[in-house]
Amino acid sequence: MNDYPKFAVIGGGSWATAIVKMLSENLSEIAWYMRSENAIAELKENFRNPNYLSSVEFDIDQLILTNDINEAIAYADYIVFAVPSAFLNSEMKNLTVSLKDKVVLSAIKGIIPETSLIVGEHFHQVYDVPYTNIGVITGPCHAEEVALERLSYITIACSNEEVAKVVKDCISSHYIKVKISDDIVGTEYAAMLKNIYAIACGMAHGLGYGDNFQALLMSNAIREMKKFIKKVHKMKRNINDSAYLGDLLVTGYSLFSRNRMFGNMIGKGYTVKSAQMEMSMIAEGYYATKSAYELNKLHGAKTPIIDAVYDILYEGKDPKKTFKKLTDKLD
Ligand SMILES: NC(=O)C1=CN([C@@H]2O[C@H](COP(=O)(O)OP(=O)(O)OC[C@H]3O[C@@H](n4cnc5c(N)ncnc54)[C@H](O)[C@@H]3O)[C@@H](O)[C@H]2O)C=CC1
Ligand SMILES: O=C(CO)COP(=O)(O)O
Repeated sequence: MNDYPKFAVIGGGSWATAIVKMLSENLSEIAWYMRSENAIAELKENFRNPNYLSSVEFDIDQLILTNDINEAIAYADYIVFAVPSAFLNSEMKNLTVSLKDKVVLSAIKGIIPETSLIVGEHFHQVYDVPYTNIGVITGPCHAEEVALERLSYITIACSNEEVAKVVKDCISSHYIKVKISDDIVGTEYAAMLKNIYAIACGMAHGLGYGDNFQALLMSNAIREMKKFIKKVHKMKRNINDSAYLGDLLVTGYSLFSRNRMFGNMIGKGYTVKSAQMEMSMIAEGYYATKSAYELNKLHGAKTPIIDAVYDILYEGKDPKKTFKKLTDKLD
């Protein structure tokens, strides 16, 4: 596929690795930036990312591997950011290349903790990227299942349909189907919020609540998500689409979910610190909980689930008692 634009993927974790795999089904060359020189050396030698999704074997001739973010960004027209939101600023501190004329695609399901901006807004405000050049890669899709080539549906949200179509062509394959959406803001908020609800699901499981309660929690979560997103960005959207409800369900139910895993540990009695230390991966919902809670002070949506998770994670409240109170607020 030589006519396709040049892509760079920024990040060395599970999702970045999965996205490079998806792109490598169609493109002959992809630039891949990751922090770790060690991981790059191992990739060159063993054709696998040693730290994440190491079952995936890459054709090294397709990859331009670099730990210089400027080299990756200067090479590409389309840049996919797939680092956890909490580390985006530190990863960008060495950036000297302009992003203004690039297409910036956020595969990050989070919110920038320092500013409480969703990632698209962040790139627009801080790096002057026009909204027509910003896209979101989202939908119910765990990196681990991409590695196994299990059929997955991804949504590309972008105000520029031409850009969305290009991305669609570059990542579609026998195991990846792609939908296009114009709800660039709503899909980003949904991806951030569902992580908080998945933490709540994990907590409920860890506390001993069963499948019946989990279904009730999910049902309340999607209604809560709908109210929250309507406050921040009102437009016609179907909250049952896979980028909203689908992503909430996979994250709340899947054993691959980092957020659910994190919540489960808290429900079982781990402290926040010890649960974080136990995981080699990042639960975005931890950061999202604080930002969503603060943001909602401005918007005033009724969000009992977010409030309960906030109380447990940031106010040191007892999970058992907090969930007991929450059960009286759900229906
Ligand atoms: N893993 C998945 O299935 C999916 C993840 N995402 C999103 O992709 C983004 C990246 O998450 P994952 O790849 O899952 O992460 P991960 O949990 O697999 O890996 C952690 C990543 O954080 C980096 N990291 C850790 N400490 C750091 C530090 N101090 N400074 C800079 N980087 C540091 C690691 O190098 C690694 O790249 C998140 O926003 C996540 O919500 C979105 C869809 C699916
Ligand atoms: O967004 C995801 C699946 O769609 C990944 O969720 P976790 O970060 O909880 O694993």
